[in-house]
Amino acid sequence: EVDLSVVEPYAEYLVQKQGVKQVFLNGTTGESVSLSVEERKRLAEEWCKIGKGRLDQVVVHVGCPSLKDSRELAQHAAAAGADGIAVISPSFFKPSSSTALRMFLKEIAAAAPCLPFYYYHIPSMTSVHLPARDVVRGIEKEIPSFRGVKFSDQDLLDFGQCVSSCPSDWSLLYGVDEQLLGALAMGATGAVGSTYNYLGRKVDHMLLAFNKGDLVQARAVQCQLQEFLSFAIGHGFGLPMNKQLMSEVSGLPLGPPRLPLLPCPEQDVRAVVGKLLSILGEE
Ligand SMILES: CC(=O)N[C@H](C=O)[C@@H](O)[C@H](O)[C@H](O)CO
Ligand SMILES: CC(=O)C(=O)O
Repeated sequence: EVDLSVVEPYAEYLVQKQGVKQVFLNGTTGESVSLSVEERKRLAEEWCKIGKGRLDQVVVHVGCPSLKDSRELAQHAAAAGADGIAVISPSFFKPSSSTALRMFLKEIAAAAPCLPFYYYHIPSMTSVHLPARDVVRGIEKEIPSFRGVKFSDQDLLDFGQCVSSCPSDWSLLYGVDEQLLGALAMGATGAVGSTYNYLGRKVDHMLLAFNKGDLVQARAVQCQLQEFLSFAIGHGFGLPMNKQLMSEVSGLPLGPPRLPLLPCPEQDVRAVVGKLLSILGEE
């Protein structure tokens, strides 16, 4: 069951311990597609309420297989005071073309026309492999509130073409934590990722170094992250393990994932926690 009582201490932890003041809610890590519409609304309300004066931005993912549910969540996010909304492609009945996907996105954006709207591209989860560049090129003419892409894919050719064709006020948020530095070089304006729940501080050092033009330092941090993630992937890293690491580092009980996901075996989690702590100790 969703436990709303941990939202406030978790938000405090993100701000105080990780330097994270922008939250992407009800996405992959938040198990959105396993939650009911009602649960997603309660979470959005709680985070928007808790975020006031504490967080800079709460962006709520509102994508659902049902267009009607998505529109309802978009409207609700606007009323709850969210700073933006994002949508992934539906994945059981898949859009047959980028035009079909744009039509779907447009209907949702129209339910909350005042909120900045982001397309959340994550083909490894949706199995919708339409190039993001085809989805977003010129989309601002159809969706006036369109403001960017959360790009969770390794294809830097596709990412680069989103960057080079987009209006200057878009956010290009990269979402493959193990290769963020490559995307920064290609023009990413920010990052959203599951590991920033416990590596936020660390990655801030990389962003700082990159912004100063210190590529040697930035690469050193990215390589540490790669070492950690490649170890974790070897031990079954995925949403359940990520959640276990989030609980471990924050000290807050975030609970198990919802079925059909299962928690990772304790011995794998212990090994990965050990690796994580050793990397965090190498400041
Ligand atoms: C598939 C997936 O969950 N992607 C996340 C963001 O979207 C990433 O943050 C990854 O979890 C991370 O890069 C580790 O592979
Ligand atoms: C990590 C991420 O991008 C998500 O939870 O959606």
